[in-house]
Amino acid sequence: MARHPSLVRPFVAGASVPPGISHLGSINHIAIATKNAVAAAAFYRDVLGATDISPPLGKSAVALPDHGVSTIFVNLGETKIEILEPLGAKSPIAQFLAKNPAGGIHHICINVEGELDAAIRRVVSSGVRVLGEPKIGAHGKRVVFLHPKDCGGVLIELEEC
Ligand SMILES: CC[C@@H](C(=O)O)C(=O)SCCNC(=O)CCNC(=O)[C@H](O)C(C)(C)COP(=O)(O)OP(=O)(O)OC[C@H]1O[C@@H](n2cnc3c(N)ncnc32)[C@H](O)[C@@H]1OP(=O)(O)O
Ligand SMILES: [Co+2]
Repeated sequence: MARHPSLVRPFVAGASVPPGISHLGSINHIAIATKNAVAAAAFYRDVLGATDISPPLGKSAVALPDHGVSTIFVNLGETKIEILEPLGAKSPIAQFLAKNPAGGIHHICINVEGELDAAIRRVVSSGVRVLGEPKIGAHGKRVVFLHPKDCGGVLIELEEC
């Protein structure tokens, strides 16, 4: 399948490139992978001054077995930081943490305003690999992941608004 030109040669400012996903919305969350979600959330509250943490510190991270992770959200107005801790033997973040034992930024999630399936068809037609079928994500909405090797080294999650 033909790859989008921006995937096979460097982006040149001003050059004519086909448009991206036209109905892409705002950033939904930036996800951080860590071995200890509660400790990471405490850092955002105690050191950086975050006030809206869900679930609040003192409660456990929310287990999402379908995704192989547990989550705590640091809510920052319209956007969120999603703190991810591995859950289960086959967690998709296990390998990332093996390579980055101190943790790090794992993915960005962008809202799709409109049909997720249309967005999927569009990125697939550009040669981007979609990682599995859409699933219900942490906010009860459909989400899907795009391969980081096809997205400039960034793991991208799309969330249907
Ligand atoms: C909480 C629910 C939901 C939500 O609603 O918000 C979530 O966010 S769930 C979050 C966790 N789920 C996922 O990440 C699902 C999608 N991920 C995957 O399918 C895999 O993790 C992966 C992206 C295909 C990576 O596979 P993996 O087996 O873990 O690692 P590899 O070593 O095979 O990776 C291949 C290649 O890609 C590079 N890589 C891996 N992860 C990332 C990343 N997060 N960001 C950038 N690059 C990444 C990795 O370094 C390898 O590159 P090379 O070493 O050059 O081969
Ligand atoms: Co996410």
